Amino acid sequence: MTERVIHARDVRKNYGERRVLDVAELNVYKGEIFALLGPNGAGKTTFTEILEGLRDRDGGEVTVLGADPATAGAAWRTGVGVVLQDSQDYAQLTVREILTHFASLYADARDVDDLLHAVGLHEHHGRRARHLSGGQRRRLDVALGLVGRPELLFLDEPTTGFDPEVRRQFWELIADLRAQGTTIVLTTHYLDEAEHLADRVAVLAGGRIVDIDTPARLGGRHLAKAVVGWSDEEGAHHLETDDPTAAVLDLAGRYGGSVPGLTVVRPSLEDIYLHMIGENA
Ligand SMILES: Nc1ncnc2c1ncn2[C@@H]1O[C@H](COP(=O)(O)OP(=O)(O)OP(=O)(O)O)[C@@H](O)[C@H]1O
Repeated sequence: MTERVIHARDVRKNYGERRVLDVAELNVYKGEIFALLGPNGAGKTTFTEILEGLRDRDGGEVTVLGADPATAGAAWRTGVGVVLQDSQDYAQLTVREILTHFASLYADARDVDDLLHAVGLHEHHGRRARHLSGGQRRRLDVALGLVGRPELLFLDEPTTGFDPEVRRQFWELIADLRAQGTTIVLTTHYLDEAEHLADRVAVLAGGRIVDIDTPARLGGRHLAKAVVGWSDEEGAHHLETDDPTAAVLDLAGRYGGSVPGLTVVRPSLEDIYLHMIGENA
């Protein structure tokens, strides 16, 4: 059976009278990329910070890498890499100096040059952090999350502010880490990022988990009807159907071959997600 890296049950958090988190159950297994989705204020940061041992909870059970993050010690912490939304301030140091410093804190740190290449900062290794662009700085944050070879890596909105090319490179980096056996928990507002990277996603709304599934099946997406579209001299036509193949064959017969302007569309992850959080608003 696959090893469970994270187990959370009945996890609750209140601020004053207000309950902002109430997670019935969530498990993350070794080697998977798990994405946490949800609108602003849904509780993603609160939940991940509880899992990271950075925030207290008001109730429930949490086990991460075999220990309770609320009481786990320094040895446990070396197994967990954390990349927060706001990076730390080390502006005066160069990229290499920062990585070398953090590498010295771990017994089995990643090689600094390997790391510079992995995050695409090797050409900027001598640059001071304050002179990096937003995307470069984010990559430095990710490198810092990886330096101690964590078994489990938390990434909070890692690609915010990345240009499309850098984002693609970053996705490759994350896929490589997974291939090396790292378990990754990713918070993101980009549905395409979740679809591209995640083995499973959880949708959080109002502090509760609405659904957990693969991107292809989330919210019954695989069962949703397809829309077949085409256009002829009378205009555009759309047909909702459970069996788009039959519909297309029928149309091909009707038009005597190719169907003009044919499209077959199933709901995107974004369509499904917006529908789910709309229902749970
Ligand atoms: N320290 C705090 N004191 C009081 N309320 C808080 C505190 N931290 C978070 N909250 C509230 O808890 C709720 C969940 O916040 P959280 O930051 O976990 O959401 P999120 O899903 O990470 O949002 P975002 O996508 O905007 O980062 C919000 O309503 C927020 O206002």
